[in-house]
Amino acid sequence: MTLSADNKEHWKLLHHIRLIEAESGKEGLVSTLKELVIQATQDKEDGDGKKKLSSVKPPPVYSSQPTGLAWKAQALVKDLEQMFGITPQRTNSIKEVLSLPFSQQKVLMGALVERLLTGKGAPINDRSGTLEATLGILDFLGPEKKDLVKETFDPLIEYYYSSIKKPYTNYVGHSFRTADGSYNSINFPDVGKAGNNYVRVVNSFAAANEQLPPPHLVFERLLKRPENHFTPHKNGINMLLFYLAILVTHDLFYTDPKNPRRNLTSSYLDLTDQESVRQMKNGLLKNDQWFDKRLVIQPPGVGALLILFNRNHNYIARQLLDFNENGRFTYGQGELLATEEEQDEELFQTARLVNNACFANIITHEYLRTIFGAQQESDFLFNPLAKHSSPVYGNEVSVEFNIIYRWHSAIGQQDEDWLTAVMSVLGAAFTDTKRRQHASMSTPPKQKNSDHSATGTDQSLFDSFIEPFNEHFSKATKAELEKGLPLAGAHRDLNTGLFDDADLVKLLKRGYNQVASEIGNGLNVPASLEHIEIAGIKQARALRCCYFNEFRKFMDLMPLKTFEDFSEKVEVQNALRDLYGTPDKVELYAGVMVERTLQIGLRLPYTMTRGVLSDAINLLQNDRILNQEMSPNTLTNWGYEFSQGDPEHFNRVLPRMINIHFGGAGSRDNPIFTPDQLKNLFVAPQANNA
Ligand code: HEM
Ligand SMILES: [Ca+2]
Repeated sequence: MTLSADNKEHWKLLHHIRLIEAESGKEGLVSTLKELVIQATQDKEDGDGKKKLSSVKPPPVYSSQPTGLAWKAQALVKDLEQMFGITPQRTNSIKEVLSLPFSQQKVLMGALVERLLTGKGAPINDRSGTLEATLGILDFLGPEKKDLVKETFDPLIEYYYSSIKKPYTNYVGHSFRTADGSYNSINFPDVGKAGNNYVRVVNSFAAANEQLPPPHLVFERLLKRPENHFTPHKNGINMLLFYLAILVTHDLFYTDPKNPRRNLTSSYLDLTDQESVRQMKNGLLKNDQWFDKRLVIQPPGVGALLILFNRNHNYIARQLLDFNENGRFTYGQGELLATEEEQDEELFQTARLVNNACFANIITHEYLRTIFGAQQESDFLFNPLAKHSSPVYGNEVSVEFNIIYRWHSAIGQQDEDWLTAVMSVLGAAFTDTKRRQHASMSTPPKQKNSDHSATGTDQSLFDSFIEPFNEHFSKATKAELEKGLPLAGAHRDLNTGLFDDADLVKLLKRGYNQVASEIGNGLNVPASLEHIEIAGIKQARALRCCYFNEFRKFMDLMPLKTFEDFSEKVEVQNALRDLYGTPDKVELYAGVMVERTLQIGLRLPYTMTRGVLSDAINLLQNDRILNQEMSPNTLTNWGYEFSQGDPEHFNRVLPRMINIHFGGAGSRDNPIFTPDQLKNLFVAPQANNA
C-alpha cells in the first residue's frame, strides 16, 4: 500500500507531516512517517479487518484553535493516535514507535509533549489520552533510552512547575485594603504606602541648567490665561470630567506641605483615608462626610461627586448586611465573626472594595473612554483590568506623574471665577503656606525613601482655611459644621447630617453644564492659580526633575527640535526661546503644559497623553486588589453584580449610582439627567447638541 493524495485521510496526514517538517526543520520525517503509516494501515487491515483506514474518524473539532506549530502537532498527533491506536492498551503500536531511529522518536515524543502543553490561552483537553500515551511509551524504555526520557520529561517538569507563578502574590487573609495602602504587594509591602517619597522614573543625565528662568516668569509668559481669553474646549468636554480627574489625582498625590519629596496618600486608586470618617458600626461611613480637607477649596461639585461615593459605600454596606449571603456577616457564637466590631470591620472592608470596584468601573467606562474620545455608551472599552494580572511589585506614583497630572489649564469660566473669589479670601493664608513650604525645600534630601515616624496625614494646614471659607462661601451654621465639612452651595439636614439631594445635584450640574478650557499650547491656566503653579514649578526643581525632552526620550518619543514644535501659539514659542534658549533646556513642568495637543477626546498635550496612559495602566495592573479580589468571592454575589454596572447602559455603573443616591432630586417625569444626557455625561450639553 502507498500513501495517496487521493485518499482524504492520507492527504491530511501528509499535509500535517509536511507542515511539521517545514517548521521543525527535521528533514526525512516525511519518509519515515510514511513508512509508519503504511505499517499501521497494514496492521489495521491485517489485525482488524473491519477497521479500515477510511473508516477512521476525522480529527475532532477543537473548541478553541491553538495556532502555529502547536496546532499542527496537535492535529498530527491526533491522527497518529487514531491510526496507531497509541493508547496504553495498544502496546504494539508503541513498540513500533520505539523502533524508529532516535531522532524521529524525539520528534514524535516532542509532538506528544507539545500536545500536552498547548494550553497557551486555550484550555487543554486532558481527556484526550495524550498523557496516557506518553507515559505508555515511556513505560517501555529501558536504561539505554534515558536520553529520550529526559528530553520528554524536562519540558513537562518545567511546564508543571511554571503553572504556579512565583513569587506568590496573594495570601489568604489579605483580601482587603489596608488603610495606608501597604501590603498591596505582599512581597514589597511598603510599595505605594502613604507617606513614602515619590519615585523618580526618569533619571536626568544632562548638564544642569544654571540659568533657569524665575518661576513667576514661567507662569506669566507660558501658563497664565490672559484676562478675558477663555478658549472653550474644542470637543466640548465639561468640568464634571475634571471633577472626576480631581478625585483621581487627590487619591494619588498629596504632597506633604512640610516635605515636597513625600506623598501623604497611597499610590493606589483606593478611595484613601476613609478610616477617620467611619461610624464604627455596620460598616458605615458618617453621612456625607469625607476626610480630605483639601477638597474644601475645590469647586464644590468635586465634593458632591465624592459624596456620591460616600453614599454608595453606605448603600452597599446596608445591602450586604441585608442579603447577608451565606451568613457571612453574622456574628456571635459559632459564627465566622465573633463580635459586633468584627462585623463592622468585615462589612466596612467589603463595602469599601465594592465601592472601589464601582470607582474602577467609572475609570474604565467613563474616564478612559472620554480621554480617547469615545462615547460612554460605546462598545469600545479600554480596560487594563480585563485580563487579571498577578502583580508582584505594587504601584508607586512618581514626581514626573505628579507634574503631568496637573491639569489646571482645563478649569472652566465659572470655576475660574469661583477660584478667584476663594483666593481673594484665603489668598494671604495660602501664599503664606507656600512660603513656608518653599523654605522646607531647601532642607537636605532625606536618604531613606519613607518616613515611618509620621502617623496619619497632617491636615492642620487646611484647618486654618475652614473658618474664613465657611464664613464667605458655604455659610454653614455651627450645628451643620458639627455634622461635617462644609460645601459651598449645599446644606445639611441637622438630624441626619445629609446634604440636600437637590443641592448636590445642582453642584454636579454646574460641572456638567460648564465647558472646560482648552488644555494645551500654553496660556490657559487661570491667573488665580499663580501661587499653586509657582509652588509646583519649585517642587519640580527641588526634586531635580528631568528635562522635557529627556522625559520624551524615556517614553520612546522623538525629542522636539524647534520651539515651533512645542506650541501652536507664536507668543509661547517666543517665550520659550527667551526663557530657555534651546528646546533641550525646557524643563518638564513647562514643556508638558505648553505642548500641542491630540485632536481627539480630552485633547491632552501629546507627552501628557503618553505619560498619563503609561501611568494609568501601571496603576491599574499593579494593584493586587483590583486584579485579584474583584470577584463574587470577595465582593459577594450581589456586590460583584452591582459593581459590574447596568447592562442597559453598556455596563456603566455611574448612571445607576446617580439615580440611587441623588434620587430625591429627580422624578420619573423630571429625571436628574435625561436618558440622552446620561449617555454622555462628560460633554457639556450645549456642545453635545452643536
Ligand atoms: C478646578 C479647580 C482646581 C483647584 C482649585 C485646584 C487647586 C490645587 C491646589 C491648591 C493645589 C496645591 C496643593 C498644595 O500644593 O498643597 C493643587 C495641586 C494639584 N492639582 Fe489642582 N486644582 C484644581 C484642579 C485640578 C485638576 C483638574 C487637576 C487634574 C486632574 C489637578 C491636579 C493637581 C495635582 C496633580 C496637584 C499636585 C498635588 C500634590 O502634589 O499634592 N488640579 N491643585
Ligand atoms: Ca490612594
